[in-house]
Amino acid sequence: MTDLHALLEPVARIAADAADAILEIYDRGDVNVDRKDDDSPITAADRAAHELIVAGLADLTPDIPVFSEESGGIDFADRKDWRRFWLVDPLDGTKEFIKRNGEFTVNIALVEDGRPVLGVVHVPVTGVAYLGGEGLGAFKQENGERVSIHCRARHEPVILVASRSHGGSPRMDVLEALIAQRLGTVDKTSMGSSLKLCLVAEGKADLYPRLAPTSEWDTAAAHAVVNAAGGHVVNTDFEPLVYNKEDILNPHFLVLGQPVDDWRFIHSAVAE
Ligand SMILES: Nc1ncnc2c1ncn2[C@@H]1O[C@H](COP(=O)(O)O)[C@@H](OP(=O)(O)O)[C@H]1O
Ligand SMILES: [Mg+2]
Repeated sequence: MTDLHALLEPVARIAADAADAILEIYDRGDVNVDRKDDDSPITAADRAAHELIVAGLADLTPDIPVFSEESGGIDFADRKDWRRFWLVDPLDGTKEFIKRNGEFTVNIALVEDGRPVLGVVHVPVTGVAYLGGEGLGAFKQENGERVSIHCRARHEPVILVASRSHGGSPRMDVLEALIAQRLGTVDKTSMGSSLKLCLVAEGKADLYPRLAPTSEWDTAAAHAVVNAAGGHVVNTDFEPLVYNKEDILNPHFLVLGQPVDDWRFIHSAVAE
């Protein structure tokens, strides 16, 4: 069994080092943007963070493979038998990085048997980090202080969090109306990157419906934090998201701050 407790601090350190490298580039105003094969943006900051994280994890756990968004893709044939691996998004929210609104994150997850069992999400601009793991609990670190975080019990208004840059759709309006009808007032907030999942983990939002594409590395680390905080990340059939699929894209998903059964009533609005 992996000693998750022993890994948490060194992984948090690696994420913080990558965040420092990103900030150095951010503060220089160096946002030369290249385009990847899929036309998504990549900057020197993505690349610098990727290099640091891959080197740090290889040093920490030489036997555990690393799959990063910036690894350039790894064939399913080469990774399908991995029981454990690090799944990394060195800079999630590249669009927010380019827009300079601070809502971007460094994401490192350990996946075991398809489940994210440990995660660190670090926010370079604020220095805040969200950490969590199976059997460890979930924590927010801010100004050198670490506190336990938990999803909140539901109360009015219901707080819905949505992407700042992707995913607005008529279906979201239907979903919102359904929730309002059943549960009362709905407040909406927008946020870039994996921070949306962290808002649910720390009890500042109840639901993050993602009815638009993401990849496994966008969610794995924050998914581990949400689980450790008592929440759930499920597909639109209310089953947990799984990792290391042949198709690295996630299905549409829901991040729930309360028991899965409390949210089944939204099925008709979110089903694909
Ligand atoms: N068409 C698409 N296919 C796959 N992933 C997409 C996508 N459009 C957006 N994303 C993912 O959504 C992430 C940003 O989400 P959000 O808008 O909620 O902040 C991006 O992360 P990166 O910034 O790491 O590329 C990207 O991975
Ligand atoms: Mg991403």
